[in-house]
Amino acid sequence: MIVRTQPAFWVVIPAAGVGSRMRADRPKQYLQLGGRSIIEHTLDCFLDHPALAGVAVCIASDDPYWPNLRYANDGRIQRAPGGRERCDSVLNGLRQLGELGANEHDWVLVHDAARPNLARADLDKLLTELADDPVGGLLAVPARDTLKRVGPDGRVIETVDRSVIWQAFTPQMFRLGMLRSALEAALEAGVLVTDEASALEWAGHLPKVIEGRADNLKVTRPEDLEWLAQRWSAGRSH
Ligand SMILES: Nc1ccn([C@@H]2O[C@H](COP(=O)(O)OP(=O)(O)OP(=O)(O)O)[C@@H](O)[C@H]2O)c(=O)n1
Ligand SMILES: C[C@](O)(CO)[C@H](O)COP(=O)(O)O
Repeated sequence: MIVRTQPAFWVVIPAAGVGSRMRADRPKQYLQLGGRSIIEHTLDCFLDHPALAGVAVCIASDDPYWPNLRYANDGRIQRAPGGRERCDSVLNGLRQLGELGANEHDWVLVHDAARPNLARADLDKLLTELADDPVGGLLAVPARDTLKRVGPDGRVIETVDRSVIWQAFTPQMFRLGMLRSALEAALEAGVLVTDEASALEWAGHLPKVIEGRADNLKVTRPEDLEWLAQRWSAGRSH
């Protein structure tokens, strides 16, 4: 059996959002889930991985919560400044990794702080399947529902062919230099990318999708946290 080794990797955790769609009393990454904050669960998805080189967490300058977490003093984690948009935060995180000794050819995984339910099997699948890829890629899930294109009047325009539609998740895994250059070029051109793969696509690359679990959900609205809390109350599934 061929055992494919996993490459050493760095992680950037964008965690500088305000969570407006959550309508909570604090940014959603600091809401409690099973007695700890969402961001702590998310960091736990990576911190015990043997191939982890280090983590940059992108934190808003006025964030009063991060300094009170025990991870704020963890030597494996460096704080990076949050930016106006998620892509700005990610770019700051990439630059911070450079401070930690990461080099242009190293793999970087960008993962939303708001995705605490990443399965170790999915993380290992991403690392293994993209280890020798010339571009990199992302965890994604094929569309499972019928999809409609809808007009401004709320009326269906058409049903979209879902056989070629995937939902992009995170982590998204790219070489540090390639990702930073692509993000800088896209932002310079005024292209507001909502994920890392979009920047690589804009630069003319073709990222690869790696199918992952659909429950690697991004906590975005109140019902997302309700669902996860209910799921985890019976003990975390993976
Ligand atoms: N300027 C920003 C905006 C978002 N994020 C992070 O990017 C991830 C995904 O973004 P999203 O789900 O949109 O989070 P928010 O922007 O906080 O949510 P909302 O759009 O509802 O305000 C989150 O972990 C968020 O903290 C970030 O680091 N910097
Ligand atoms: C990166 C992402 O989670 C992939 O689906 C998504 O694009 C984040 O978008 P958001 O609007 O910042 O939540």
